[in-house]
Amino acid sequence: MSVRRLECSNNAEKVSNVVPEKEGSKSWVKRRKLAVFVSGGGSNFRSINQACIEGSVNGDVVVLVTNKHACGGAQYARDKGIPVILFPKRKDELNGLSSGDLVKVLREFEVDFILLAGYLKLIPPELIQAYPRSIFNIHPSLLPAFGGEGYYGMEVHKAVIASGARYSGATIHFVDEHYDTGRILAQKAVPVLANDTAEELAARVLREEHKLYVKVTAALCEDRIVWREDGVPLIRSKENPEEYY
Ligand SMILES: Nc1nc2c(c(=O)[nH]1)N[C@@H](CN(C=O)c1ccc(C(=O)N[C@@H](CCC(=O)O)C(=O)O)cc1)CN2
Ligand SMILES: NCC(=O)N[C@@H]1O[C@H](COP(=O)([O-])[O-])[C@@H](O)[C@H]1O
Repeated sequence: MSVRRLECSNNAEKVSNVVPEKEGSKSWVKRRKLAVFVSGGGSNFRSINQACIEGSVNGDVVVLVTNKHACGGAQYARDKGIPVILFPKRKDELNGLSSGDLVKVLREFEVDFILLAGYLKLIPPELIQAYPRSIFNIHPSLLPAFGGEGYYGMEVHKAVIASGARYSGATIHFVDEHYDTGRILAQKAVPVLANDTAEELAARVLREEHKLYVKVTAALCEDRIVWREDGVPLIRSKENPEEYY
């Protein structure tokens, strides 16, 4: 089955933020700009930001979006000097952006990709249309199992254990108009042990989430996402460009 490259919505070259691929290299590699959306502690956000700083991801987190201005992820962003935006706007709050204003601000930040990482509100169609095939989410189960409305955080792990499933894991998928129904891009399976508590399973899955999201974000920023002819997105291996996963 043949594959073709993903045509990103934001792949226009911008000279201002390119860096040489290696010393003396003639080819330039544009550093991608990332927006991360969180609602809680933000450990996935922190691991992605750390990978950007260390160079394993060819990108930078340029803005943090949250619906909880005091959450741990927002506090970490402030400590690192990353701008924090409140979305969505709640009726009883003065600040906070509308969907249209959020799109404008993300364009001003020249955001290439949007990464949801523990963000618990529904992304509106306006934002999805503005960033086609450029919004991603990480979910703490092997979708399509244990996904959809009501399946977030510990609720997911409790349901997995109650079901008797022997495996769970992490899924990264494209975001569409509904919760957890977008095209699956990457997964990592994790065993469920006979005497697991939901907290123990959550911790085991979260460790794999951190690794998986960094790996996928690195692929995004190196333009290594391709589409199989049946519409399934794949990641081209960095080590062996003839291999996909
Ligand atoms: N348009 C989309 N928006 C979001 C998606 C998505 O796939 N498409 N993913 C979610 C993240 N998510 C699972 O990965 C998820 C988050 C929240 C819920 C949920 O049931 N939320 C509750 C409200 C929870 C709260 O406010 O505390 C609800 O809507 O009643 C399910 C799945 C992020 N957005
Ligand atoms: N359905 C969405 C959902 O449940 N997302 C989950 O919230 C946690 C956020 O942790 P973090 O804030 O430490 O990254 C993660 O486990 C993520 O998969």
